[in-house]
Amino acid sequence: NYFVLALCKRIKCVDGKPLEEKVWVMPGKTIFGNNFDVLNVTPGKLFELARGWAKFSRGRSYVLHFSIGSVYNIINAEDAEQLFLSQSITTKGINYDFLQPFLGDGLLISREEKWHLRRKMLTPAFHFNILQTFNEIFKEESLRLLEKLKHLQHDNINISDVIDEFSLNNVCETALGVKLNDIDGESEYRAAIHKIEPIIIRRVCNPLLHYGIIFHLFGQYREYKHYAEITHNFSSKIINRKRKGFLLNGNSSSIDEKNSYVKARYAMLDTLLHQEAQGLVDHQGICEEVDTFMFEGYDTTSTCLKFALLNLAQYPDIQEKCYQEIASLTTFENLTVFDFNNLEYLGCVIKETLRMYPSVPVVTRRCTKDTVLNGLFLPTNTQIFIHIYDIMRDSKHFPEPSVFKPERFLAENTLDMHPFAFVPFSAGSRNCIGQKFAMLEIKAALVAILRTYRVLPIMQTKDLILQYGITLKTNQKLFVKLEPRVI
Ligand code: HEM
Repeated sequence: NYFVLALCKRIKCVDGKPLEEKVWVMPGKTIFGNNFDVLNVTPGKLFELARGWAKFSRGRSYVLHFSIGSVYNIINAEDAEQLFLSQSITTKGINYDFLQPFLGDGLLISREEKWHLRRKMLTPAFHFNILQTFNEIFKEESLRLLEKLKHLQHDNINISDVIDEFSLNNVCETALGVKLNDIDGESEYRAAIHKIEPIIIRRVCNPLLHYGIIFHLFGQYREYKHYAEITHNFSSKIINRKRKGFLLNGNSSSIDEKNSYVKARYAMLDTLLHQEAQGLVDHQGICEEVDTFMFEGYDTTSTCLKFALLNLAQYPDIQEKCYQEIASLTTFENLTVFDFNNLEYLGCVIKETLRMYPSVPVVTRRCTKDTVLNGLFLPTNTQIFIHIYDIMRDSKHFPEPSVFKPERFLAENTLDMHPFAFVPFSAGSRNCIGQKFAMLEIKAALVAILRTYRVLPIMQTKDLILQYGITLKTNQKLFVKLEPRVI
Protein backbone atom coordinates (compact mmCIF):
# COMPACT_ATOMS: atom_id res chain seq x y z
CA ASN A 1 0.00 0.00 0.00
CA TYR A 2 2.76 2.38 0.87
CA PHE A 3 4.54 2.61 -2.42
CA VAL A 4 6.96 5.23 -1.10
CA LEU A 5 8.15 2.76 1.53
CA ALA A 6 8.03 -0.24 -0.79
CA LEU A 7 11.77 -0.28 -1.25
CA CYS A 8 12.41 -0.77 2.47
CA LYS A 9 12.81 -4.30 3.76
CA ARG A 10 9.51 -5.09 5.43
CA ILE A 11 8.18 -7.51 8.02
CA LYS A 12 6.69 -10.66 6.46
CA CYS A 13 5.05 -13.87 7.62
CA VAL A 14 7.50 -16.76 7.64
CA ASP A 15 4.91 -19.08 6.08
CA GLY A 16 4.27 -16.68 3.18
CA LYS A 17 0.73 -15.81 4.26
CA PRO A 18 -0.41 -12.17 4.20
CA LEU A 19 1.03 -10.17 7.13
CA GLU A 20 -2.49 -9.21 8.23
CA GLU A 21 -3.16 -12.81 9.23
CA LYS A 22 -0.58 -12.62 12.03
CA VAL A 23 -0.60 -8.99 13.08
CA TRP A 24 -2.62 -5.87 12.60
CA VAL A 25 -1.05 -3.56 10.01
CA MET A 26 -1.91 -0.09 11.23
CA PRO A 27 -3.10 2.10 8.37
CA GLY A 28 -1.17 5.36 8.12
CA LYS A 29 -2.76 8.76 7.66
CA THR A 30 -0.86 9.37 4.39
CA ILE A 31 0.77 7.39 1.62
CA PHE A 32 3.99 7.71 3.63
CA GLY A 33 3.02 4.96 6.03
CA ASN A 34 2.84 6.04 9.66
CA ASN A 35 5.58 8.67 9.33
CA PHE A 36 3.28 11.62 9.69
CA ASP A 37 1.04 10.01 12.33
CA VAL A 38 3.48 10.83 15.09
CA LEU A 39 5.23 13.84 13.66
CA ASN A 40 5.71 16.48 16.37
CA VAL A 41 3.01 15.10 18.67
CA THR A 42 3.34 15.94 22.37
CA PRO A 43 4.23 13.26 24.97
CA GLY A 44 0.55 13.25 26.00
CA LYS A 45 -0.73 12.88 22.43
CA LEU A 46 1.76 10.10 21.77
CA PHE A 47 0.46 8.20 24.79
CA GLU A 48 -3.11 8.71 23.60
CA LEU A 49 -2.18 7.66 20.06
CA ALA A 50 -0.57 4.43 21.26
CA ARG A 51 -3.67 3.59 23.33
CA GLY A 52 -5.82 4.31 20.30
CA TRP A 53 -3.75 1.89 18.21
CA ALA A 54 -4.06 -0.81 20.87
CA LYS A 55 -7.83 -0.33 20.98
CA PHE A 56 -8.10 -0.29 17.19
CA SER A 57 -6.19 -3.56 16.83
CA ARG A 58 -8.37 -5.16 19.54
CA GLY A 59 -5.48 -6.60 21.49
CA ARG A 60 -3.54 -7.91 18.47
CA SER A 61 0.08 -6.85 18.18
CA TYR A 62 0.53 -4.44 15.29
CA VAL A 63 3.04 -3.14 12.78
CA LEU A 64 3.80 0.50 11.97
CA HIS A 65 5.73 1.59 8.91
CA PHE A 66 8.28 4.39 9.10
CA SER A 67 10.97 5.59 6.73
CA ILE A 68 13.61 4.31 9.17
CA GLY A 69 12.02 0.84 8.98
CA SER A 70 9.13 -1.10 10.46
CA VAL A 71 8.15 -1.22 14.09
CA TYR A 72 6.62 -4.41 15.51
CA ASN A 73 4.46 -3.42 18.49
CA ILE A 74 3.79 -6.18 21.00
CA ILE A 75 0.75 -5.57 23.18
CA ASN A 76 -0.14 -8.97 24.61
CA ALA A 77 1.52 -11.53 26.89
CA GLU A 78 1.37 -14.31 24.31
CA ASP A 79 3.45 -12.39 21.77
CA ALA A 80 5.76 -11.02 24.48
CA GLU A 81 6.67 -14.52 25.69
CA GLN A 82 9.05 -15.49 22.85
CA LEU A 83 10.67 -12.07 22.90
CA PHE A 84 11.35 -12.17 26.63
CA LEU A 85 12.68 -15.72 26.38
CA SER A 86 14.92 -14.89 23.44
CA GLN A 87 18.67 -14.87 24.12
CA SER A 88 19.37 -13.11 20.83
CA ILE A 89 16.94 -10.15 20.77
CA THR A 90 18.49 -8.25 23.66
CA THR A 91 19.83 -5.12 21.97
CA LYS A 92 17.87 -2.05 22.98
CA GLY A 93 15.83 -0.03 20.47
CA ILE A 94 16.29 3.38 18.97
CA ASN A 95 14.95 5.44 21.88
CA TYR A 96 17.79 4.16 24.06
CA ASP A 97 20.29 5.59 21.54
CA PHE A 98 18.81 8.99 22.35
CA LEU A 99 19.37 8.39 26.07
CA GLN A 100 23.03 7.65 25.53
CA PRO A 101 24.41 11.20 26.01
CA PHE A 102 22.67 11.25 29.40
CA LEU A 103 23.18 7.70 30.73
CA GLY A 104 26.23 6.64 28.74
CA ASP A 105 26.70 3.00 27.89
CA GLY A 106 25.66 1.70 31.32
CA LEU A 107 23.83 -1.51 32.16
CA LEU A 108 20.49 -0.30 30.78
CA ILE A 109 21.81 0.46 27.31
CA SER A 110 24.98 -1.60 26.83
CA ARG A 111 24.92 -4.79 24.81
CA GLU A 112 26.52 -8.16 24.26
CA GLU A 113 29.82 -8.85 26.04
CA LYS A 114 29.95 -5.51 27.85
CA TRP A 115 26.44 -5.91 29.21
CA HIS A 116 27.16 -9.51 30.21
CA LEU A 117 30.28 -8.61 32.19
CA ARG A 118 28.64 -5.65 33.93
CA ARG A 119 25.49 -7.58 34.80
CA LYS A 120 27.60 -10.34 36.33
CA MET A 121 29.71 -7.78 38.17
CA LEU A 122 26.75 -5.87 39.62
CA THR A 123 24.22 -8.62 40.39
CA PRO A 124 25.83 -9.44 43.80
CA ALA A 125 25.35 -5.79 44.81
CA PHE A 126 21.59 -6.52 44.93
CA HIS A 127 21.88 -9.78 46.85
CA PHE A 128 19.52 -10.44 49.78
CA ASN A 129 22.32 -9.82 52.34
CA ILE A 130 22.92 -6.39 50.89
CA LEU A 131 19.19 -5.64 50.90
CA GLN A 132 19.17 -6.25 54.63
CA THR A 133 21.64 -3.43 55.15
CA PHE A 134 19.71 -1.23 52.72
CA ASN A 135 16.58 -1.89 54.77
CA GLU A 136 18.00 0.15 57.64
CA ILE A 137 18.56 3.10 55.30
CA PHE A 138 15.09 2.79 53.75
CA LYS A 139 13.58 2.96 57.25
CA GLU A 140 15.73 5.92 58.25
CA GLU A 141 14.78 7.79 55.08
CA SER A 142 11.10 6.88 55.58
CA LEU A 143 11.22 8.48 59.03
CA ARG A 144 12.80 11.59 57.52
CA LEU A 145 10.02 11.60 54.94
CA LEU A 146 7.47 11.52 57.80
CA GLU A 147 9.19 14.53 59.36
CA LYS A 148 8.78 16.44 56.09
CA LEU A 149 5.15 15.38 55.76
CA LYS A 150 4.46 16.52 59.34
CA HIS A 151 5.17 20.09 58.29
CA LEU A 152 2.88 19.77 55.28
CA GLN A 153 0.02 17.82 56.81
CA HIS A 154 -2.37 20.77 57.04
CA ASP A 155 -2.20 21.50 53.31
CA ASN A 156 -2.92 19.71 50.09
CA ILE A 157 0.42 18.03 49.51
CA ASN A 158 2.09 18.01 46.12
CA ILE A 159 3.65 14.57 46.54
CA SER A 160 6.08 14.81 43.62
CA ASP A 161 8.72 16.87 45.37
CA VAL A 162 8.84 14.98 48.66
CA ILE A 163 8.67 11.54 47.07
CA ASP A 164 11.27 12.34 44.40
CA GLU A 165 13.65 13.58 47.07
CA PHE A 166 12.99 10.51 49.22
CA SER A 167 13.67 8.17 46.35
CA LEU A 168 16.85 9.88 45.15
CA ASN A 169 18.24 9.99 48.70
CA ASN A 170 17.60 6.27 49.04
CA VAL A 171 19.35 5.17 45.89
CA CYS A 172 22.34 7.43 46.57
CA GLU A 173 22.71 6.28 50.13
CA THR A 174 22.25 2.57 49.42
CA ALA A 175 23.51 1.58 45.96
CA LEU A 176 26.02 4.40 45.79
CA GLY A 177 26.80 4.58 49.51
CA VAL A 178 26.83 8.40 49.72
CA LYS A 179 24.57 10.56 51.88
CA LEU A 180 23.32 13.64 50.05
CA ASN A 181 23.19 15.86 53.16
CA ASP A 182 26.16 18.00 52.22
CA ILE A 183 26.33 17.45 48.48
CA ASP A 184 24.53 20.20 46.64
CA GLY A 185 22.91 19.99 43.22
CA GLU A 186 20.24 17.39 44.05
CA SER A 187 17.22 19.44 43.07
CA GLU A 188 19.01 20.70 39.93
CA TYR A 189 19.68 17.05 39.03
CA ARG A 190 16.00 16.18 39.36
CA ALA A 191 14.94 19.27 37.42
CA ALA A 192 17.43 18.51 34.62
CA ILE A 193 16.03 15.01 34.18
CA HIS A 194 12.54 16.40 33.74
CA LYS A 195 13.85 18.76 31.05
CA ILE A 196 15.60 15.92 29.21
CA GLU A 197 12.51 13.70 28.99
CA PRO A 198 10.40 15.79 26.57
CA ILE A 199 13.46 16.40 24.37
CA ILE A 200 13.84 12.66 23.94
CA ILE A 201 10.15 12.11 23.22
CA ARG A 202 10.23 14.92 20.64
CA ARG A 203 13.19 13.26 18.97
CA VAL A 204 11.46 9.86 18.95
CA CYS A 205 8.45 11.46 17.25
CA ASN A 206 10.32 13.14 14.44
CA PRO A 207 12.06 10.67 12.12
CA LEU A 208 14.24 13.47 10.73
CA LEU A 209 15.66 14.15 14.20
CA HIS A 210 16.72 10.51 14.42
CA TYR A 211 19.68 11.49 12.27
CA GLY A 212 22.39 12.80 14.63
CA ILE A 213 23.46 15.59 12.31
CA ILE A 214 19.92 16.97 11.95
CA PHE A 215 19.37 16.77 15.71
CA HIS A 216 22.66 18.65 16.24
CA LEU A 217 21.77 21.37 13.76
CA PHE A 218 18.02 21.77 14.12
CA GLY A 219 17.00 19.80 17.25
CA GLN A 220 17.40 20.68 20.91
CA TYR A 221 20.95 19.31 21.02
CA ARG A 222 22.43 22.24 22.97
CA GLU A 223 19.68 22.17 25.56
CA TYR A 224 20.04 18.41 25.95
CA LYS A 225 23.81 18.72 26.33
CA HIS A 226 23.37 21.43 28.95
CA TYR A 227 20.97 19.35 31.06
CA ALA A 228 23.02 16.17 30.64
CA GLU A 229 26.04 18.10 31.94
CA ILE A 230 24.09 19.10 35.06
CA THR A 231 23.32 15.43 35.77
CA HIS A 232 26.93 14.41 35.11
CA ASN A 233 28.30 17.11 37.42
CA PHE A 234 26.08 15.82 40.18
CA SER A 235 27.04 12.18 39.68
CA SER A 236 30.74 13.17 39.54
CA LYS A 237 30.42 14.78 42.97
CA ILE A 238 29.03 11.50 44.30
CA ILE A 239 31.80 9.43 42.73
CA ASN A 240 34.50 11.79 44.03
CA ARG A 241 33.06 11.64 47.53
CA LYS A 242 32.94 7.85 47.48
CA ARG A 243 36.40 7.58 45.96
CA LYS A 244 37.86 9.65 48.80
CA GLY A 245 36.32 7.36 51.41
CA PHE A 246 37.42 4.32 49.46
CA LEU A 247 41.04 5.46 49.32
CA LEU A 248 41.03 6.46 52.98
CA ASN A 249 39.62 3.17 54.21
CA GLY A 250 41.79 0.95 52.03
CA ASN A 251 40.28 -1.18 49.32
CA SER A 252 40.78 -4.59 47.87
CA SER A 253 42.75 -5.79 50.87
CA SER A 254 39.45 -6.10 52.72
CA ILE A 255 38.08 -8.63 50.24
CA ASP A 256 38.88 -12.22 50.88
CA GLU A 257 39.30 -13.12 47.23
CA LYS A 258 41.11 -16.41 47.83
CA ASN A 259 38.63 -17.92 50.20
CA SER A 260 35.90 -19.17 47.92
CA TYR A 261 33.58 -19.74 50.87
CA VAL A 262 33.55 -16.10 51.85
CA LYS A 263 32.00 -14.11 49.08
CA ALA A 264 32.16 -10.46 50.05
CA ARG A 265 29.21 -8.38 48.94
CA TYR A 266 29.27 -4.63 48.49
CA ALA A 267 26.91 -1.90 47.45
CA MET A 268 27.07 -1.13 43.79
CA LEU A 269 29.55 1.75 43.78
CA ASP A 270 31.90 -0.07 46.18
CA THR A 271 31.79 -3.05 43.85
CA LEU A 272 32.76 -0.85 40.93
CA LEU A 273 35.62 0.81 42.81
CA HIS A 274 36.96 -2.59 43.83
CA GLN A 275 36.74 -3.74 40.23
CA GLU A 276 38.51 -0.57 39.12
CA ALA A 277 41.35 -1.29 41.55
CA GLN A 278 41.72 -4.64 39.81
CA GLY A 279 41.64 -3.07 36.35
CA LEU A 280 38.29 -4.61 35.41
CA VAL A 281 36.45 -1.33 34.85
CA ASP A 282 37.68 2.22 34.19
CA HIS A 283 36.56 5.65 35.41
CA GLN A 284 34.32 6.11 32.38
CA GLY A 285 32.64 2.78 33.16
CA ILE A 286 32.00 3.88 36.74
CA CYS A 287 30.45 7.16 35.58
CA GLU A 288 28.04 5.46 33.17
CA GLU A 289 26.88 2.95 35.78
CA VAL A 290 26.41 5.63 38.43
CA ASP A 291 24.38 7.74 35.97
CA THR A 292 22.32 4.69 35.02
CA PHE A 293 21.61 3.45 38.53
CA MET A 294 20.94 6.88 39.93
CA PHE A 295 18.33 7.54 37.27
CA GLU A 296 16.83 4.02 37.08
CA GLY A 297 16.79 3.64 40.83
CA TYR A 298 15.18 6.97 41.51
CA ASP A 299 12.62 7.90 38.87
CA THR A 300 11.01 4.45 38.51
CA THR A 301 10.51 3.92 42.24
CA SER A 302 9.22 7.41 42.93
CA THR A 303 6.73 7.08 40.05
CA CYS A 304 5.32 3.89 41.57
CA LEU A 305 5.17 5.36 45.06
CA LYS A 306 3.25 8.42 43.87
CA PHE A 307 0.65 6.35 42.02
CA ALA A 308 0.36 4.01 45.01
CA LEU A 309 -0.44 6.96 47.30
CA LEU A 310 -3.04 8.26 44.84
CA ASN A 311 -4.68 4.82 44.69
CA LEU A 312 -4.69 4.40 48.46
CA ALA A 313 -6.26 7.83 48.83
CA GLN A 314 -8.88 6.95 46.24
CA TYR A 315 -9.88 3.62 47.84
CA PRO A 316 -10.25 4.04 51.64
CA ASP A 317 -11.41 0.45 52.13
CA ILE A 318 -8.23 -0.86 50.47
CA GLN A 319 -6.18 1.56 52.54
CA GLU A 320 -7.89 0.27 55.68
CA LYS A 321 -7.02 -3.33 54.78
CA CYS A 322 -3.37 -2.30 54.41
CA TYR A 323 -3.54 -0.55 57.74
CA GLN A 324 -4.99 -3.65 59.42
CA GLU A 325 -2.15 -5.70 57.98
CA ILE A 326 0.54 -3.39 59.32
CA ALA A 327 -1.16 -2.42 62.60
CA SER A 328 0.03 -5.52 64.44
CA LEU A 329 3.66 -5.14 63.38
CA THR A 330 6.43 -4.35 65.82
CA THR A 331 7.89 -0.82 66.05
CA PHE A 332 8.90 0.61 62.68
CA GLU A 333 12.60 0.79 63.61
CA ASN A 334 12.66 -2.96 64.28
CA LEU A 335 11.03 -4.10 61.05
CA THR A 336 13.14 -6.58 59.09
CA VAL A 337 13.19 -7.46 55.41
CA PHE A 338 11.17 -10.57 56.35
CA ASP A 339 8.49 -8.41 58.01
CA PHE A 340 8.17 -6.31 54.86
CA ASN A 341 8.15 -9.39 52.62
CA ASN A 342 5.32 -10.87 54.69
CA LEU A 343 3.02 -7.91 54.01
CA GLU A 344 1.07 -9.75 51.34
CA TYR A 345 -1.83 -7.35 50.87
CA LEU A 346 0.40 -4.27 50.72
CA GLY A 347 2.46 -6.16 48.14
CA CYS A 348 -0.75 -6.71 46.12
CA VAL A 349 -1.52 -2.98 46.26
CA ILE A 350 1.94 -2.15 44.91
CA LYS A 351 1.63 -4.77 42.17
CA GLU A 352 -1.81 -3.53 41.14
CA THR A 353 -0.40 0.00 41.04
CA LEU A 354 2.44 -1.17 38.81
CA ARG A 355 -0.03 -3.06 36.62
CA MET A 356 -2.21 -0.04 36.02
CA TYR A 357 0.52 2.61 36.07
CA PRO A 358 3.76 0.89 35.09
CA SER A 359 6.71 3.21 35.79
CA VAL A 360 8.22 1.99 32.51
CA PRO A 361 5.26 1.80 30.10
CA VAL A 362 7.24 0.60 27.09
CA VAL A 363 10.59 -1.08 26.48
CA THR A 364 12.18 -1.52 23.08
CA ARG A 365 14.52 -3.84 21.21
CA ARG A 366 16.19 -3.79 17.83
CA CYS A 367 16.94 -6.72 15.52
CA THR A 368 20.68 -6.67 14.88
CA LYS A 369 20.24 -9.34 12.19
CA ASP A 370 17.35 -10.87 10.24
CA THR A 371 15.22 -12.48 12.92
CA VAL A 372 12.23 -14.80 13.21
CA LEU A 373 9.79 -14.08 16.03
CA ASN A 374 6.20 -15.22 16.54
CA GLY A 375 6.07 -16.58 12.97
CA LEU A 376 7.24 -13.24 11.57
CA PHE A 377 10.36 -12.49 9.59
CA LEU A 378 11.82 -9.27 11.01
CA PRO A 379 14.57 -7.80 8.81
CA THR A 380 17.74 -6.30 10.35
CA ASN A 381 17.06 -3.02 12.13
CA THR A 382 13.38 -3.73 12.73
CA GLN A 383 12.40 -2.04 15.98
CA ILE A 384 10.32 -3.95 18.50
CA PHE A 385 8.26 -1.94 20.98
CA ILE A 386 6.95 -3.99 23.92
CA HIS A 387 4.06 -2.02 25.38
CA ILE A 388 4.15 -3.13 29.01
CA TYR A 389 1.22 -0.78 29.68
CA ASP A 390 -1.05 -2.56 27.16
CA ILE A 391 0.14 -6.05 28.09
CA MET A 392 -0.92 -5.44 31.69
CA ARG A 393 -4.29 -3.97 30.71
CA ASP A 394 -5.29 -7.01 28.64
CA SER A 395 -8.79 -8.05 29.76
CA LYS A 396 -7.98 -11.68 28.85
CA HIS A 397 -5.62 -11.85 31.81
CA PHE A 398 -6.98 -9.04 33.97
CA PRO A 399 -10.78 -8.86 33.76
CA GLU A 400 -12.03 -5.27 34.18
CA PRO A 401 -8.49 -4.03 33.58
CA SER A 402 -9.28 -0.41 34.42
CA VAL A 403 -10.54 -1.29 37.90
CA PHE A 404 -8.06 -1.15 40.79
CA LYS A 405 -8.30 -4.61 42.40
CA PRO A 406 -5.26 -5.64 44.50
CA GLU A 407 -6.93 -9.01 45.25
CA ARG A 408 -5.96 -10.18 41.76
CA PHE A 409 -2.46 -10.66 43.11
CA LEU A 410 -3.31 -12.74 46.18
CA ALA A 411 -1.42 -16.04 45.93
CA GLU A 412 -4.59 -18.07 45.35
CA ASN A 413 -5.60 -15.86 42.41
CA THR A 414 -2.31 -15.97 40.55
CA LEU A 415 -1.92 -19.73 40.21
CA ASP A 416 -2.99 -19.70 36.56
CA MET A 417 -1.64 -16.30 35.62
CA HIS A 418 0.22 -16.21 32.31
CA PRO A 419 3.94 -15.91 33.19
CA PHE A 420 4.32 -12.81 30.99
CA ALA A 421 1.01 -11.09 31.78
CA PHE A 422 2.44 -9.06 34.68
CA VAL A 423 5.78 -7.61 33.61
CA PRO A 424 6.35 -4.18 35.21
CA PHE A 425 10.03 -5.07 35.67
CA SER A 426 10.26 -6.54 32.16
CA ALA A 427 11.31 -10.21 32.00
CA GLY A 428 14.02 -12.48 30.66
CA SER A 429 17.71 -11.73 30.74
CA ARG A 430 17.29 -7.95 30.60
CA ASN A 431 14.84 -7.72 33.44
CA CYS A 432 15.19 -5.13 36.17
CA ILE A 433 18.17 -5.74 38.44
CA GLY A 434 16.64 -3.54 41.16
CA GLN A 435 13.15 -5.03 41.51
CA LYS A 436 13.53 -6.42 45.04
CA PHE A 437 15.27 -3.21 46.07
CA ALA A 438 12.34 -1.20 44.70
CA MET A 439 9.63 -3.31 46.38
CA LEU A 440 11.38 -3.06 49.74
CA GLU A 441 11.86 0.69 49.49
CA ILE A 442 8.23 1.28 48.44
CA LYS A 443 6.93 -0.93 51.24
CA ALA A 444 9.06 0.86 53.85
CA ALA A 445 7.72 4.24 52.77
CA LEU A 446 4.09 3.09 52.64
CA VAL A 447 4.24 1.37 56.03
CA ALA A 448 5.71 4.52 57.58
CA ILE A 449 3.04 6.74 56.02
CA LEU A 450 0.02 4.47 56.56
CA ARG A 451 0.70 3.77 60.21
CA THR A 452 0.92 7.53 60.87
CA TYR A 453 -1.65 9.00 58.50
CA ARG A 454 -4.85 8.38 56.64
CA VAL A 455 -4.22 9.38 53.03
CA LEU A 456 -7.15 11.38 51.66
CA PRO A 457 -7.96 12.09 48.02
CA ILE A 458 -7.71 15.52 46.43
CA MET A 459 -7.93 14.25 42.88
CA GLN A 460 -9.49 11.27 41.11
CA THR A 461 -7.26 8.75 39.35
CA LYS A 462 -9.78 8.61 36.49
CA ASP A 463 -9.00 12.27 35.75
CA LEU A 464 -5.28 11.66 35.39
CA ILE A 465 -3.92 12.43 31.95
CA LEU A 466 -1.03 10.09 31.39
CA GLN A 467 1.87 10.83 29.12
CA TYR A 468 5.17 9.35 28.06
CA GLY A 469 8.43 10.46 29.62
CA ILE A 470 11.35 8.15 30.08
CA THR A 471 9.06 6.93 32.84
CA LEU A 472 5.27 7.29 32.99
CA LYS A 473 4.18 10.85 33.65
CA THR A 474 0.97 12.79 34.21
CA ASN A 475 0.32 16.21 32.81
CA GLN A 476 -1.02 17.43 36.14
CA LYS A 477 0.57 17.79 39.55
CA LEU A 478 -0.29 15.05 42.04
CA PHE A 479 -1.91 15.95 45.34
CA VAL A 480 -3.12 14.10 48.42
CA LYS A 481 -4.05 15.23 51.90
CA LEU A 482 -2.97 13.58 55.15
CA GLU A 483 -4.96 13.12 58.33
CA PRO A 484 -3.02 11.98 61.41
CA ARG A 485 -4.28 8.64 62.77
CA VAL A 486 -5.37 8.70 66.36
CA ILE A 487 -3.97 5.56 67.96
C1 HEM B 1 9.21 0.31 40.66
C2 HEM B 1 10.47 0.40 40.35
C3 HEM B 1 11.10 -0.09 39.07
C4 HEM B 1 10.53 -0.45 37.90
C5 HEM B 1 9.05 -0.48 37.54
C6 HEM B 1 11.60 -0.83 37.00
C7 HEM B 1 11.41 -1.30 35.71
C8 HEM B 1 12.43 -1.71 34.88
C9 HEM B 1 12.25 -2.24 33.56
C10 HEM B 1 10.90 -2.42 32.87
C11 HEM B 1 13.47 -2.54 33.07
C12 HEM B 1 13.77 -3.11 31.69
C13 HEM B 1 14.19 -2.00 30.76
C14 HEM B 1 14.39 -2.49 29.37
O1 HEM B 1 14.25 -3.63 29.04
O2 HEM B 1 14.70 -1.66 28.55
C15 HEM B 1 14.45 -2.19 34.08
C16 HEM B 1 15.80 -2.35 33.92
C17 HEM B 1 16.72 -1.90 34.83
N1 HEM B 1 16.45 -1.40 36.09
FE1 HEM B 1 14.64 -1.14 36.92
N2 HEM B 1 12.80 -0.67 37.66
C18 HEM B 1 12.54 -0.23 38.92
C19 HEM B 1 13.47 0.04 39.92
C20 HEM B 1 14.82 -0.05 39.75
C21 HEM B 1 15.79 0.22 40.78
C22 HEM B 1 15.44 0.59 42.22
C23 HEM B 1 17.03 0.07 40.22
C24 HEM B 1 18.39 0.22 40.83
C25 HEM B 1 18.64 0.55 42.04
C26 HEM B 1 16.83 -0.30 38.83
C27 HEM B 1 17.84 -0.52 37.91
C28 HEM B 1 17.64 -1.04 36.66
C29 HEM B 1 18.73 -1.34 35.74
C30 HEM B 1 20.20 -1.08 35.98
C31 HEM B 1 18.15 -1.89 34.59
C32 HEM B 1 18.86 -2.43 33.37
C33 HEM B 1 19.08 -3.91 33.58
C34 HEM B 1 19.77 -4.63 32.42
O3 HEM B 1 19.52 -4.32 31.26
O4 HEM B 1 20.55 -5.54 32.74
N3 HEM B 1 15.48 -0.37 38.59
N4 HEM B 1 13.79 -1.69 35.19
